[in-house]
Amino acid sequence: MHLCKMQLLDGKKTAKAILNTVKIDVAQRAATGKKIPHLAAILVGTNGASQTYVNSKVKACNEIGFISTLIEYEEEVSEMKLLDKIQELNEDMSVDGILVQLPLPAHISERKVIEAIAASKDVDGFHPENIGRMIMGEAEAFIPATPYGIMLLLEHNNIPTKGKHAVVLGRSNIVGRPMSILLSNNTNPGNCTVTVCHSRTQNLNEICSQADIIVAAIGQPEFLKAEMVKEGAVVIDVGITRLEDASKKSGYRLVGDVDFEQVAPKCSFITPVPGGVGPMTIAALMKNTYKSCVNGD
Ligand SMILES: NC(=O)C1=CN([C@@H]2O[C@H](COP(=O)(O)OP(=O)(O)OC[C@H]3O[C@@H](n4cnc5c(N)ncnc54)[C@H](OP(=O)(O)O)[C@@H]3O)[C@@H](O)[C@H]2O)C=CC1
Ligand SMILES: Nc1nc(=O)c2c([nH]1)NC[C@@H]1CN(c3ccc(C(=O)N[C@@H](CCC(=O)O)C(=O)O)cc3)C=[N+]21
Repeated sequence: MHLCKMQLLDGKKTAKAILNTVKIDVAQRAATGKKIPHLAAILVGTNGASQTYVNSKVKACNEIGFISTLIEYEEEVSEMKLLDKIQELNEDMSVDGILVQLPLPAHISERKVIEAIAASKDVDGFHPENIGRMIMGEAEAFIPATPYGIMLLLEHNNIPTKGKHAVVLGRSNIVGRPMSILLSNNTNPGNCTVTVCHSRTQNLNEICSQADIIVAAIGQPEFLKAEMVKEGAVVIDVGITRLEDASKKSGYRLVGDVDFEQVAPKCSFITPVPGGVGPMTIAALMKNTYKSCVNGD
């Protein structure tokens, strides 16, 4: 049997290249006296992973010359207080993008919070208006950062997608579902024939093994095994689970939804965890914030 040469899809490197072009555009705007993009991020509580992600977003802002505001609340903050803050940021002309880090504590309605954000500042692309525009393929839509980042990764690495069978594992509103829509759109990347799988899917192994492209976004560490993957497939690993590991300084290691060691030798392309989809998510968020700023010119 012919074993293909596996290539790593380096999200860290691709994200850097994308952020660099945004940085140049921002400097250009600054030099011509135009407004500089401003992202406001809201973090509720002290969830370790959420703190890490929000910090990386703020760091990315600083690196490319965006203004960032981080607003932190204790776990017990009332829904009303959060909604009032969002209203204030909606009305603040200096703010281009508003992001509320999910998940939120159980006493706060994620739906109410997402719908309170002005669609024109919803750089996460979670507002129903943006989801609707994305489904209709409208260019004005803010596309959710993780699936958008994956599309950018495919584009920048010239991965052929037209006519391919893509299998998306997971149907969440923030990853799986928008991913399946984008891959099926009449765009490049896109034009895939898409199968969406979830926890009730039957014959999942068989469906996966027919895929040219697999996007795994289920949050089950090392779920995708070698026998589920066709020789030469493209595998995108979205999953991030923190597993305790006393040998690490941080006390944990990050594990994706793909059994990388087993699966990688069969792939034409595969993303690592970390250094794959995560950095692309941040790059996509920065692109959305830049776009929102330009929309205000
Ligand atoms: N790298 C990045 O930038 C990001 C990474 N993530 C990571 O991606 C993963 C998924 O995130 P998210 O979409 O928010 O997760 P959710 O928990 O919201 O959704 C998980 C989805 O996977 C499905 N699922 C769960 N178990 C199985 C299974 N055994 N077989 C088939 N389907 C299954 C669920 O099915 P059902 O609908 O039936 O319950 C659901 O649709 C997580 O590990 C998360 O940390 C998330 C966002 C960004
Ligand atoms: N409103 C909202 N918007 C989001 O975009 C959002 C969210 N809520 N909630 C949680 C998920 C998760 N997410 C990640 C972002 C970056 C990395 C990332 O940079 N990961 C690094 C490793 C980071 C680490 O060390 O943990 C990597 O994969 O290389 C991961 C995950 C955004 N999300």
